[in-house]
Amino acid sequence: MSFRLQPPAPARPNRCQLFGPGSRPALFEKMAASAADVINIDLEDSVAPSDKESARANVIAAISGVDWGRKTLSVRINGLDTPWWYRDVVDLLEQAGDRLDMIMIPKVGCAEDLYAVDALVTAVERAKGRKKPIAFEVIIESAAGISHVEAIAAATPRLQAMSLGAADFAASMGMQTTGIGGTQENYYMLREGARHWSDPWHWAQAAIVAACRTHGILPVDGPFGDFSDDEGFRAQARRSATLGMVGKWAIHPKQVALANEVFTPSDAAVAEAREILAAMEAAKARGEGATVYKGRLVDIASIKQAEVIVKQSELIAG
Ligand SMILES: CCC(=O)SCCNC(=O)CCNC(=O)[C@H](O)C(C)(C)COP(=O)(O)OP(=O)(O)OC[C@H]1O[C@@H](n2cnc3c(N)ncnc32)[C@H](O)[C@@H]1OP(=O)(O)O
Ligand SMILES: O=CC(=O)O
Ligand SMILES: [Mg+2]
Repeated sequence: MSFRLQPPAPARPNRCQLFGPGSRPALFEKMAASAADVINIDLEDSVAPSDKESARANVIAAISGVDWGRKTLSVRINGLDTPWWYRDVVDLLEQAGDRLDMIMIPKVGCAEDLYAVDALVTAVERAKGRKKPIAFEVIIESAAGISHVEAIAAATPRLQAMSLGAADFAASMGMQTTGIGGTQENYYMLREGARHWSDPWHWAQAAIVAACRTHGILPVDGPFGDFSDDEGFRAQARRSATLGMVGKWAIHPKQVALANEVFTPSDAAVAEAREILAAMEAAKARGEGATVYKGRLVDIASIKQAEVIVKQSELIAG
């Protein structure tokens, strides 16, 4: 056990991040009216190259022109391998109001990518006298990104959240699939003639969660492409929540309720966590570090596990 305490992640709800293209301004009011905790307006891959400039203008107007309520408002800029990203940053910070909370940086491959964006953001913030520092979130969606995930998580104090981007990740890794997240038909084990599907996203998710928890960042599961498959979304989201992720993207409004459902601890889970805390209080009063709750061992580590669930529910209740 390190003597350093694990830093807490930002204390804000992040159960669902709803995406919409910056080139479809008709969606902005609908996104604002949704039940998502975070709004991501996109300037990157959902916007055609011919629409990049107009989408940027739409987004700048909408940041102050739309009532986003108490949502965290984020804009996904273009990647550092494009000619658009620096203008995204400069125009957003110079022209959009203080309502913008975060920028999302896609396809981050190394810590230096964030150093570069941080340097530019810091210069514009100083030049313009912006009072509220812009936070960062990143997408891990390449072989380089997952290889350098720990250094990326440590790269800048602006970093608040890190998502797994299953689509670009699959492409970068050369995975044989066009599916975005979820079960992959050919990723199975065979035992006595029966197929047992495994989870090809698991290792990348676990690496992201570990890097995030080490550095006090929110780990988030990215897109699930088949928005007609509610049960597939739920299954993917439940696996992510079990691994320690705090939320998931919605690429269609019907996925918002599903993400909120999975990433809000149920009343039964919260009640059980509180009972475990009470059982451990009673054990402590008896001078015991371990006791029995419903026929199973609970000890001092169980207090921390139960507190994760109680704290999540308190955060969401506001
Ligand atoms: C995969 C890798 C990634 O990078 S994912 C992140 C980038 N992608 C995106 O941002 C795409 C986000 N989603 C979309 O653009 C659209 O939802 C897509 C998937 C194209 C579907 O749009 P559309 O055909 O209009 O859907 P629909 O007819 O089923 O819509 C039903 C009602 O919901 C609305 N809607 C649609 N999308 C959004 C959205 N993102 N946010 C808020 N509202 C949305 C539609 O306007 C429609 O509303 P209404 O019922 O007519 O009032
Ligand atoms: O940007 C997201 C992805 O899945 O790619
Ligand atoms: Mg992507």
